[in-house]
Amino acid sequence: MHDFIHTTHPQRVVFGAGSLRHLAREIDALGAKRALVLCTPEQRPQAERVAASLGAQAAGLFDRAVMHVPVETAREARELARRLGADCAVALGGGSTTGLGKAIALEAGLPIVAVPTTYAGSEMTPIYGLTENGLKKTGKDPRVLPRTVIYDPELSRTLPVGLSVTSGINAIAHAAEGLYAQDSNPVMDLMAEEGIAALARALPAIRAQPGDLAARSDALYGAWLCGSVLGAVGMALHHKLCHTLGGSFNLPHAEVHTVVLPHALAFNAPAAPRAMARIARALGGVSAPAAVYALARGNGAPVALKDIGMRAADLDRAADIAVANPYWNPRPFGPAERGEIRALLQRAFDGEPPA
Ligand SMILES: NC(=O)C1=CN([C@@H]2O[C@H](COP(=O)(O)OP(=O)(O)OC[C@H]3O[C@@H](n4cnc5c(N)ncnc54)[C@H](O)[C@@H]3O)[C@@H](O)[C@H]2O)C=CC1
Ligand SMILES: O=C(O)/C=C\C(=O)CC(=O)O
Repeated sequence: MHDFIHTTHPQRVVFGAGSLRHLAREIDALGAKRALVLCTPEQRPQAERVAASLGAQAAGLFDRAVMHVPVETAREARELARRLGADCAVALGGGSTTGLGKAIALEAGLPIVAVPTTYAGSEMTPIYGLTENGLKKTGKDPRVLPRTVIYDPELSRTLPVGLSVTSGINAIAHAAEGLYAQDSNPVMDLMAEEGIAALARALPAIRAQPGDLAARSDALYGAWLCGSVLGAVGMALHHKLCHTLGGSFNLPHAEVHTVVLPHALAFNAPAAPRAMARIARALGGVSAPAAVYALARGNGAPVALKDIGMRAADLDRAADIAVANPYWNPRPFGPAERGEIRALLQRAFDGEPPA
């Protein structure tokens, strides 16, 4: 019997190869006149082309987006937007750049047009993250939700294969946890399963041919679906572990999601059999944890925390942090389960198949 509450976010999504050409029209549609274009240092050339294409609609460019949005960077970008008289921000890039746009929106109220170039999904969520004095805080606020999202698969063709695979599995993680979320609902479940299936098809095709536009389009479509799930329902053990490892030990975001997901699913499998069956079906496998592990391994992604910068000496502290303030999870984890969480982290550290 169905029994749920679903809130739809007010957002406009423009999807299609070449859809970046609609950027000026979309800025106009927001009633904005001057956009500050945001990017990482690495994506500056791409962002310069975008700013040039906007002509007088571009107020300027800020190219210092970095992972986890340091408050100082957010402050500088906000100040530049004010000085330049910008009345909207265009975030061209992955979750780091979208996150910077969100930090500007949170304080200055500038509407964001997000142009995602990875599969992280931040553009579809009202979730923001900010780092101050080495401590990352996350929160939810409807003001940070990008007003318009332009998904142009042409732009993701330059995303290196390694990051394409791990970022795609970051997206799969949102959908997988969405399927066993406490506040899940039938529509989000459909989107989650479809999103996982699209990414499972696309990632091997991208690995074989990084410039394959149809595969890039499929992956971005999957990212949109999985990001929508992340924005609508609560996340659980897997995201808690990744926030701990990324936030406190500075491990790279997409890689950490890729390594941890099979193990978090194995921990939750006994408590969420229906979700596991849907994840496995979407991945074309029999067991959800094993199918995620095979997807990562088979496409050259890391499967061990020790290979992405984790130190063995920090595993105990990571387990302590993860269980101290747990998220809701279908199989509860807290101080009483500390030993099992520590064992899970050890397997992930060593790169063993999920238990
Ligand atoms: N608030 C939310 O809902 C979410 C937030 N995030 C946050 O996003 C951050 C991670 O975002 P990611 O997208 O994984 O990485 P990212 O945005 O840091 O990008 C990783 C690297 O790839 C480069 N890159 C991105 N797209 C490219 C392309 N098409 N071609 C060539 N290079 C490209 C970037 O310039 C950067 O150097 C984390 O801080 C995470 O916490 C992630 C998911 C959801
Ligand atoms: O872990 C994720 O992929 C999802 C959410 C976040 O990263 C939130 C944030 O820390 O910005």
